[in-house]
Amino acid sequence: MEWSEFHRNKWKQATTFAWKNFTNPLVRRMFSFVTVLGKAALPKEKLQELSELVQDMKTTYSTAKICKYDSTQRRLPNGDYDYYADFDAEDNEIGCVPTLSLEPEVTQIMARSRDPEELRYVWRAWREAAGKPLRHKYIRFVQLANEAARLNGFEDAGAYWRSDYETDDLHKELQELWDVLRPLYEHLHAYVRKKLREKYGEKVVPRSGPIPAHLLGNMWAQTWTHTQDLTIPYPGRTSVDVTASLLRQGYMPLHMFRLAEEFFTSLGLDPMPLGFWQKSLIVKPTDREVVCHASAWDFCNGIDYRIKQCTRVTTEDLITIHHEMGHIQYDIQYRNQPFIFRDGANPGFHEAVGDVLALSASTPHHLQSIGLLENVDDSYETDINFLFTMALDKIAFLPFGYLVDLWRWEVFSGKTGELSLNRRWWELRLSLQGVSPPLPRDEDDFDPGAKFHIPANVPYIRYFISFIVQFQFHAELCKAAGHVGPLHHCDIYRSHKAGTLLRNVLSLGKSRPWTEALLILTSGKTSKLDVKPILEYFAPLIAWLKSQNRGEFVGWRVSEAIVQPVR
Ligand SMILES: CC(=O)N[C@@H](CC(=O)O)C(=O)NC[C@H](CC1(C(=O)N[C@@H](Cc2ccc(O)cc2)C(=O)O)CCCC1)C(=O)O
Ligand SMILES: [Zn+2]
Repeated sequence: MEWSEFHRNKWKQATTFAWKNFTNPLVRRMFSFVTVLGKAALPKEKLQELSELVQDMKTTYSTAKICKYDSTQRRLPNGDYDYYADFDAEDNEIGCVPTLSLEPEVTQIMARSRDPEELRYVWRAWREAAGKPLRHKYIRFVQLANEAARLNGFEDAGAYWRSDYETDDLHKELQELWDVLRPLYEHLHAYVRKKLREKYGEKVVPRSGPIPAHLLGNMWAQTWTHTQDLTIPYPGRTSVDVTASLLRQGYMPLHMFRLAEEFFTSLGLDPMPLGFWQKSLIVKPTDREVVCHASAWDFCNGIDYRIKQCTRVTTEDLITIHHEMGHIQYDIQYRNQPFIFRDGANPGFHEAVGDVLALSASTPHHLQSIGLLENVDDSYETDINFLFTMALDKIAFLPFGYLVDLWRWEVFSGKTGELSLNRRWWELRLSLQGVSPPLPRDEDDFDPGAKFHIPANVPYIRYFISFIVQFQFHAELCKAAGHVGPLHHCDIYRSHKAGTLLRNVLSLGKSRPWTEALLILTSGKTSKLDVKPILEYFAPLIAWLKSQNRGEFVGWRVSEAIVQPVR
């Protein structure tokens, strides 16, 4: 019998019970989950079509390649970049063989190149190869995803996704959080824009307009850590980029994984099981194409857990290893729960676990204690440098983490129709993130499709929530560890008290609403998402940025964009 047939029969059985009147809260909670069948509620042939569509889009994305940039071919007589040279009428690159993959080649160019023309070319070529081809498939996908959601009693796929958070108005709650955090983002944005303008000039980077998206060191401008050579407040002082140390000390990916594991066990949490080390894939294979986007896998048998990551020996990948291992640790902590409760209290919690430990592991003193940094001084400048690099990751990300699903929820609800998919994407990118495209975009383009989570159909609001809640976790674990002093100096390494508190929350899985898990985490203080800890963590940097930005235009005028997005 088809898995979905089996599922459907079980589902029908469960829905015959008047489970909403059951007195036992746990049993009622179990039924509330098991009666949601998800996409298996679709008729067989539509389920087949939906699965094939997502697989096709993931394959297109994961195998997309672009050509090397060659500056000689793309000039107008006046020397300006010729947007439209070298791409044929279907926007395929001409006169070259596409050989560069997103990881690691294209990611490295976006991180390292300081040539705006090369960056613009690579930014565009990636979207031609990975985004544009998905547009029609995505439109059909939305129809099927909405049909499946309606068969489960939701008005559309966005409502189905938001139901994971068990709250009436998730969007409103998140908007309130963003309204409080937005000024902090605008100050970071203003300072980074000034430093980029000093490097590239006013013709490339506007004084009071949005920042062109190709100059921020990342294909989606979602984290800005790779601009730090241009933006670090006090150059020459201690920087927490330990890539050079890792390479000099002969670190290989396996050592980096062992290092992360040791942080977890130092808290009294579980080591990775034997099978993890035998079955994980931690370096990009040379004999076949794999989906290099890092991922953590729970095989639901209490012993088989794996990470797939095309690991490079860099600081960024060391952080990612902590992130992925955080998923595995959570999977392990709730493995004794009934199957239906083996999930994060909400998806944002699952994304936060690894990042919480990385907040401690990234501190200059921790890196020095494990030999990856030396002569760390306690000067004000080093403190600001450290907070600034953390902000390039954690603060820069907030509007992007918010807008991806704002866009998707509107597409699912029909508020954004299929004739304005790209225009709406750029409206959100301009208004929330203050970034603009390096060349005009139109409705033939499909720029959201050039971001993994859209073709892969992985929800994204979980990351916005994680970046807030991980600082709540950090604050409470630091208190449990007996930390005194500024929150950004805290390192919970080796604290079994912190580890026990974390385990008490993680072992619940999804057996209790996440609001109750927060009450346990905060010893009864709060059951809501709270931006106070992230604001406390970055307080010294906020003061510093405000003093630096005196005289700067803080925020951005969309009208001042170097390139107006829709031609
Ligand atoms: C079977 C399965 O799918 N498992 C899930 C996990 C689970 O549900 O158990 C899973 O492995 N998802 C993959 C995804 C990978 C990454 C990602 O996509 N990150 C976001 C956002 C972000 C950005 C900066 C940052 O510091 C943290 C996050 C992006 O890169 O845009 C890439 C590197 C980091 C995390 C992940 O681990 O979340
Ligand atoms: Zn994750």
